[in-house]
Amino acid sequence: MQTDTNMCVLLKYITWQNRHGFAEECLVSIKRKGKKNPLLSRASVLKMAVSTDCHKAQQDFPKVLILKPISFIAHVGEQHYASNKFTFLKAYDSSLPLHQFLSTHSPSIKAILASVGTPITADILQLLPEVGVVVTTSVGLNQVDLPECRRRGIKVANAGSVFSDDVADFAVGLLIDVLRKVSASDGYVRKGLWATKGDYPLGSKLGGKRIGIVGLGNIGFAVAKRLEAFGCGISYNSRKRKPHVSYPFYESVCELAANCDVLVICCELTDQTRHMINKEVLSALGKQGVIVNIGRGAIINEKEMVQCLVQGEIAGAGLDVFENEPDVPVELFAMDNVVLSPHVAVFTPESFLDLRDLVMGNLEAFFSNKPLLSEYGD
Ligand SMILES: O=CC(=O)O
Repeated sequence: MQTDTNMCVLLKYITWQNRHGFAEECLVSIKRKGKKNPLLSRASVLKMAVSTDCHKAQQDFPKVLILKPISFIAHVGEQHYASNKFTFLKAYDSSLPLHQFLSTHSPSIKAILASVGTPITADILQLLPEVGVVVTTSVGLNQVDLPECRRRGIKVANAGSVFSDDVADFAVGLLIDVLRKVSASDGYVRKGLWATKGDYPLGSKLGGKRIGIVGLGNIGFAVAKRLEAFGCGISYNSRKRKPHVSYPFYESVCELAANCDVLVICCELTDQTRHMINKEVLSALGKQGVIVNIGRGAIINEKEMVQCLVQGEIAGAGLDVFENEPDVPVELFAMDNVVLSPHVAVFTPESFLDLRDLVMGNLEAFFSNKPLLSEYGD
């Protein structure tokens, strides 16, 4: 009885679909699913048919290429990434070799959505002549060949300021942890050492510390505001002096280090900033100095930093990013004056929701010929 009703609904739907030219796919899909469960409800038959219909219509949308899985999409739920202007095309779901996959789909690929671990190289862009925009889920753009995008007239949009507050909170958290030995003393208590060895060595006060911000963009500024509220003195180094900022500016990062107790690395990774924090800068920071990095690992010469930590030439480090992630220099594991985290400073479920709105907003804007919401400009 139920099956008869289903068939009746199905036939009506298929007759209607015939006029729209999608009948064949509906029939195949519904037959397949109906066989598995002959007692399908009317609602689910209709839902199936409609989704088949939508699927066909979506096949005609321009494509946004995703090369590698993007974790935050899974976090928020794929259902929140639907648009009537474009559809996503996942290279990693295909069994074709990447090169072949891209050549097959290149005429319909108009945009790329990339995350922090997805290099968008000149070789990839060369295979995709129709691409007009690269939207990234990261603030940093070191994974994107920006000169090549510029040369090809491809627009680039990043995560703008959606992460600034969260990453600034995390930077302050790392600094407090290093100075006050939060993680280290937690380990001490958990291992039962409090009872056997007595009190744990005291940490150092945050208030009054001289903080050097390297890179005073959105994130650097959010870190500075927070640390000012803790009673710290702020100065900074940036590509250029910021005209409306009253914090002391140092043109040389070495000079900044020599005049600070703490360096917080908030700048982008570029050819100019790669290994900018080297032995010379760390020595200028000095034996009581602490470094916090929430930018990119390669801004610091990691080998030289590890050496300085081993030899006691700086006092400690709070590190969310590393040169060869997810590899972390093993020497750091044994140091209780170093706090480590796995490149998570920007992520909270709340920031993922803001990021979804921004990503979808940027793509919708591109496909509507409107200005991007967070276009990257040099
Ligand atoms: O590191 C994360 C980002 O750049 O967004």
